[in-house]
Amino acid sequence: MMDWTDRHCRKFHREITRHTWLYTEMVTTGALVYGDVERHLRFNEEEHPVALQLGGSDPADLATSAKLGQQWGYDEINLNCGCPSERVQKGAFGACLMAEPQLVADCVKAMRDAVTIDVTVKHRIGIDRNEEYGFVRDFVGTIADAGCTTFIVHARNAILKGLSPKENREIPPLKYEVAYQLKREFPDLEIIINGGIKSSDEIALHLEHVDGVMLGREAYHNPYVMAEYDARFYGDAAPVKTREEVLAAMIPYIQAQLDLHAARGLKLNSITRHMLGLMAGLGGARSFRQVMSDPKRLAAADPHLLLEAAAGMRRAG
Ligand SMILES: Cc1cc2nc3c(=O)[nH]c(=O)nc-3n(C[C@H](O)[C@H](O)[C@H](O)COP(=O)(O)O)c2cc1C
Repeated sequence: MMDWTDRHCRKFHREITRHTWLYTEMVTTGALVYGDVERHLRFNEEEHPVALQLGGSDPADLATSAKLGQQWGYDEINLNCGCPSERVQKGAFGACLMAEPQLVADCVKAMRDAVTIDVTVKHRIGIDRNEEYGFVRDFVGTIADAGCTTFIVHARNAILKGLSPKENREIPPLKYEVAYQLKREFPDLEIIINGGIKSSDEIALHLEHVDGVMLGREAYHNPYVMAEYDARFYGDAAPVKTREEVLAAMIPYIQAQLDLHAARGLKLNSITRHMLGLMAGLGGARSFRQVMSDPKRLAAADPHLLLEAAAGMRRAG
């Protein structure tokens, strides 16, 4: 998720769950072909399994970018066909690509020819007012013919004109049944469902119909929901870290990042901002957030702020 799931956020999430796949923010092919590759692709070894999401619509640029992704060690390349923002539409990629399944198939083929890791596609169930199931079925079918076997289905339409990206995540109705129908129609494909899913019980219900579930906002705002995934969905009963252990594990990481990158402008807040939801739902969560986002404490750039925030929370809670 743009501006959210950067490498610091992913490192933090990995302290909560060992097995859940993590996805980068969308990185455009322009940023990789003409920009600072290291800035966009650098990640922490511990983040695996981690997928690089690309935005673009030129098969050659996507092939170059996918190859870079593989060279940098990503485990999967995902193509964004779901983002409705005006900026992305101007670049003629994101959700508007759903109107051009053959082009997406060409893009997927070019990427698959360039890498040995999986190439997957994230998309909506339709664009604008087109509610016909046949539209998404043909989209998936055409791209599957180009060799893509995994589809992440954000189960609502994207409205390309008139709705902001935020509204496009809230207003078009969710239709999980469409993703289920895709799975029934293409049983050999891996269908991952996304959109509005929060609890582990909801995830378990979806898994009766599809192969996987992707969470966006809930994982960000309430990351400790992921703590039970390893045991419940990946069969790994190893003990999970408590919230305080997660904080303690982040301290040396934050210190090392500050030592390495403070001169280039990395601020404590660039990392801690992703952690504000760790205590969501607990008494004292507000006090935790307050200490964690206190400008004076942040300016001191001391990662022990994390423990101070947790201790303050115990007092408040
Ligand atoms: C701040 C923000 C940024 C997002 N950026 C991306 C992105 O870069 N690529 C993408 O495929 N989806 C992006 N999304 C959409 C989410 O991945 C997800 O599809 C959507 O929020 C619905 O799932 P949810 O209800 O679990 O959040 C973004 C969502 C948010 C809130």
